Amino acid sequence: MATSCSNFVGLLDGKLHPNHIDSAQKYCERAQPLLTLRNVALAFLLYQAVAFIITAIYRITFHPLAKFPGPFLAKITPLYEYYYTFVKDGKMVQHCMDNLHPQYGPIVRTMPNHLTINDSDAFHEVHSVGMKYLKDPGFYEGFRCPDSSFSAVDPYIHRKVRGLLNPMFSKATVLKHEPVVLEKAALVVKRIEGEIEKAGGNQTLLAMRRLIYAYIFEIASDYIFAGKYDILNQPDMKHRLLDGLVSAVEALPMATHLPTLAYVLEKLFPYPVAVKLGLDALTGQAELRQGTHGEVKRILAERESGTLKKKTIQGKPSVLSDLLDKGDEPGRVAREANFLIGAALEESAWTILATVYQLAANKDCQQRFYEELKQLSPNKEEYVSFQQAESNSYVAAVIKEALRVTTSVSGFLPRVCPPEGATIAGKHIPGGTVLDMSIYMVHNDPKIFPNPKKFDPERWLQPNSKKLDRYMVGFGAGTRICLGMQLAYLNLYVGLSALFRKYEFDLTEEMKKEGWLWTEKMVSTKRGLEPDFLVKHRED
Ligand code: HEM
Repeated sequence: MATSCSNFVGLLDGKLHPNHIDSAQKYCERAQPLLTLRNVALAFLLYQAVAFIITAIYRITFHPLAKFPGPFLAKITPLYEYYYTFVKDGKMVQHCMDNLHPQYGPIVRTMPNHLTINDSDAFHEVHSVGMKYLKDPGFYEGFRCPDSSFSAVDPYIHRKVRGLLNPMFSKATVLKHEPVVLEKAALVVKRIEGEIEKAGGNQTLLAMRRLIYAYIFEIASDYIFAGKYDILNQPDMKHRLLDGLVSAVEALPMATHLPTLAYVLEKLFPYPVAVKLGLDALTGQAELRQGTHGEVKRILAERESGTLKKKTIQGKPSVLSDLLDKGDEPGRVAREANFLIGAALEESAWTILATVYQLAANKDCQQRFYEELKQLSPNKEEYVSFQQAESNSYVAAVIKEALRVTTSVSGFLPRVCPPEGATIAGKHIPGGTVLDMSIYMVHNDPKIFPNPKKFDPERWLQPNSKKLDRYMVGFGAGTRICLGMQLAYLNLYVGLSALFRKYEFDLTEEMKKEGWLWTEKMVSTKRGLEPDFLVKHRED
């Protein structure tokens, strides 16, 4: 720059008044280089602002979704949804139900390329059997595992993986596991007895969260990798893999909404740093991965050394060893295990805890539930079997109502409209649009479930109740319906029957005041008070 300035002065030399030369020299001294960091940043911001304005104008004028109603900000930027997801801690679905759909109707533009659809029949159109509406890559690829049953977007990969897994989760296979589930339920009861004894009377205040997570974790880990953790027999019921799973849930919105940022954070804060800084959501994911990879390594090593006990205690192969037997690649098997154990744990544990709350808050239902269980198992010391419980219409109605009211997977499950477009809820939707629909919305549709917030098992026992079954979509629907549904039913029927046959549950005064606070992280997650309940023995 100094050279160019002296050239500039030199060029003018002799043609200008000395004063001009002087001021030109001063100008050159003051002049800043053009390519400073500040200028580059300004230019970048300017570029971003102009690009944003042009994109925003396009989104509200010529974009294929321009004519769909919705809040102005939501039409021009995804920040609108991010606000409810991140700043408001998982309140987008609730916001749509309470405010957007009443104001704009059943189809609302909630992001530039997303429509939220609140129409219970349309749910089945979109979540149907076949390959028409595929999982949205923008959301599911955030899990960074394109070859797992849960997050595979490519329908051919998904079909192949489900083909391998389906037989391992059929009702007949799952039922072989019932003795394990009954054994774990008995351990839960033993711990409750211990707590009541410690309290020195007939009742106690029971912290249930860890107990129920440990119950499900033991069942699922036994089923998936024949893991023997024995957490229910340990004083603190802690295990790294279990704790990792629980914390990893908090990272779901970041992974699904801002996958690049999630990736960058993971790289910026590798495991040891994340542990030091107490970043539970990041350490949780790492611990989950380490844990499942460790299980696959163990199974492979046992296979090589010929020490693999191919069967778990009940003569049932574990899912992972079965997959390896079928020639599945070990790396993929480990990734699959992450999803299987994650999906099995969070949803089942949530459903049991939230159902205990509902039954404790609705004492009439709890009493009838207990009486039915007593009929099935007159001897208090014996456990109600899955088949007994399932064939009792009131017990089955409690489980259905529990799955409806507590809705474990409450967030949006985005699907992509096929390229040719489709007619949904009476409107033509352009191809490529992302369709956000939520099970929570179907379960709380007052046209189908009048007074939807009420926990009312009787609604499933009316002469015309059969038609309601179509709208109990707690496990999703269509081709991507939950793989572990039968295992979940087994856990729920056996677990809840064991608890309510033997004990009466009540809410604490604090819980009565606060109610059941929760939020949505794709899956429902507890907020507010811990799920602690007053528990006392049933007389007989
Ligand atoms: C009460 C318990 C459970 C509930 C409410 C539940 C609910 C759901 C829902 C709604 C979906 C669809 C998600 C989507 O469309 O993105 C799903 C998928 C899935 N669930 Fe479950 N689930 C439960 C238990 C389990 C268990 C015990 C397993 C066992 C391993 C499991 C494994 C899976 C898998 C692998 C998928 C992906 C299926 C696919 O896309 O093909 N779930 N679950």
